[in-house]
Amino acid sequence: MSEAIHHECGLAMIRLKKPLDYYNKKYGTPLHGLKCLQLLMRKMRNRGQDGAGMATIKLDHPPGKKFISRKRSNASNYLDDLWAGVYKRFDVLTPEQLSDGEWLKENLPYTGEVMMGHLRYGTHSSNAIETCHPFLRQSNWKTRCLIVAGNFNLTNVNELFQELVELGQYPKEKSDTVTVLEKIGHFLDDEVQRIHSWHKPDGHTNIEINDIIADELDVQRLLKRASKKFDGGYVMGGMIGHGDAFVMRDPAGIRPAFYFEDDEFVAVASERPALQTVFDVPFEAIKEVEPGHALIIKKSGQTSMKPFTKLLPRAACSFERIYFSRGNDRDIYLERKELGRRLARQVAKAVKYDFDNTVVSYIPNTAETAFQGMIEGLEDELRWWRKKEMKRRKKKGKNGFGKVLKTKVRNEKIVVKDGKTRTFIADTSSRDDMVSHVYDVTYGIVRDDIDTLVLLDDSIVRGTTMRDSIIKIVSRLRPKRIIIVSSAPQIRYPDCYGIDMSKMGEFVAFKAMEALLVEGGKKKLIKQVYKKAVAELKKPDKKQKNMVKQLYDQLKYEDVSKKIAQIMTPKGTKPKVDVIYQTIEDLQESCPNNNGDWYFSGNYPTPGGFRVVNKAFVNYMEGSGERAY
Ligand SMILES: O=P(O)(O)OC[C@H]1O[C@H](OP(=O)(O)OP(=O)(O)O)[C@H](O)[C@@H]1O
Ligand SMILES: NC(=O)CC[C@H](N)C(=O)O
Repeated sequence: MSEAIHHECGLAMIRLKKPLDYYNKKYGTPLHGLKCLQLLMRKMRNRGQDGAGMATIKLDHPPGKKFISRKRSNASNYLDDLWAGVYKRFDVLTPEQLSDGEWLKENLPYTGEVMMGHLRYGTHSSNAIETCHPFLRQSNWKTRCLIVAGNFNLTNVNELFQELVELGQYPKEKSDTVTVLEKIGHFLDDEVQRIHSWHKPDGHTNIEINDIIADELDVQRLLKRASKKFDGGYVMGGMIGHGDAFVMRDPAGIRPAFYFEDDEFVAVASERPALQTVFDVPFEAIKEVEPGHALIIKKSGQTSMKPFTKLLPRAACSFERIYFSRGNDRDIYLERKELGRRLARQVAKAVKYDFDNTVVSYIPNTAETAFQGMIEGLEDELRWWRKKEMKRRKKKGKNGFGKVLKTKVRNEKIVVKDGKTRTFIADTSSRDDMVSHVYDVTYGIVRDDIDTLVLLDDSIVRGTTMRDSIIKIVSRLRPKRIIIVSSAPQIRYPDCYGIDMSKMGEFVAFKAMEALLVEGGKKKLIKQVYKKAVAELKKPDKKQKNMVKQLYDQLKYEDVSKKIAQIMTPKGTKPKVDVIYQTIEDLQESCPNNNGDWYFSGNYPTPGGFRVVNKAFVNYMEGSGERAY
């Protein structure tokens, strides 16, 4: 592999509505809020392997004292390292000091009422400590200080960066987060200045005006102005020096964000169960930050959900449901099960209902829930088959009912994963090695040259996991046949809204499509489509269409699956390998509320996506290793 595929970030924000001493009385420590933030981040550990960071703001802190504290870590044990750093200065305190909220706020960092945490999978820029969020824009004016962290990917960072330069700014780096920070920061300065100029003639002192600005700052207006040109998937969290905070979500709802509020906390997180566990609140108490809206928390503690941009048709990322998020969200759990259940009939048909000689299993970890659903679906298929088989036997005057009734779905744990890391996001150099050693098998269950082994995985992207690891090691069990089942449809097109999968030639589905067209004598067509894509790129984003679709349209879905099976089968593999994919229709039925499926369907939710797919194809055809956006 030449390029690492990156994916999701996790965002958490907490606003304490009471003074720190309140939490001491009720929960036994004034640091309760901080502990909740730590726990929220731990619960969303799946969303970032590159690093983590947190920041806090103290409300109404006197001048001359630090009111913003930030800590970041990109150590290999970044979460432990981060929090060890945060708590370092608390370890030496007396029990009396540790239970005095007022004293802690006055004397120690990280004891603010507004706080934000972030887990990073980098999609842009390097994996350095400097690229870990939150990012800080400091000023001597409280109301102009800005802290930003996000789960986001924009398709037009270059354009946004250029705009900053044209405004006369000299951003110190070209990272996407700095670009967003500076963009919001620019309008924050402007809004603050506007309120200042408005009130100054009334004879207020500058100190008085500070409070007026804090009061009157219109965060909705600020975000409206700052985000006008954003094209992408984003959930951005922001904290402003005096204590206002916001979490804004893209207009198609691509990236997820949830929140809850009571009289003690306002808390936001990328995943719902993290909030449920940390604050012990039921499913119903948690709401989504609405697409195209910002949850705005004013310094006063007052919250509102305000639109900041024109809505787009909802296209919440379906990959969140299939793979990214932890599966302990009630809805995601049920959706994953449904994805598995819907594959059962295809599997039963592929093994010709020969349950006696079929072992079914899954690739840990994410596919486990879909596997539960597939088993339930197979149990239904088995019941149907039993009825039919009994009828058939009766009709022919045959016996053997006992055997039919005894037939079971042979559900076994065949593949084990050593270690908990997610290999999908590891960087390229370490991934190949990781993938080939991370899995092992259970010996002695699959009968040599008799059993068909069915293995469910959540997704096949590059096919590396299958080719370099799974198929090789399960072949040692000597199954007669291997059937790989994917709970996600074929991944055909690049993503640019969360995961950074922009190199088209790396998708095993793309490789299969290209091979089939070449074999079918349609090489010319590929060249023609390349020319069309080049022409398309000259149009504005809004006018572009996905040219690559025409290539896939030449082929049947099942034929692409067959070719993928061939590509993923290492040379010399004895058992026959087949692949069964989820259909897009079944995906949509399973996850009705998360209908963003551009990587499968090529239907992008924002104009920038169409440019990215055309550019990714052109890059591939020209042998360029350049990013597609
Ligand atoms: O086709 P590929 O490009 O190789 O990628 C797909 C694989 O990567 C993921 O595993 P990962 O180890 O990240 O996570 P998991 O333990 O959560 O399943 C996913 O579950 C697939 O197994
Ligand atoms: N996965 C993400 O959301 C990454 C956020 C941001 N694009 C970064 O690279 O840091």
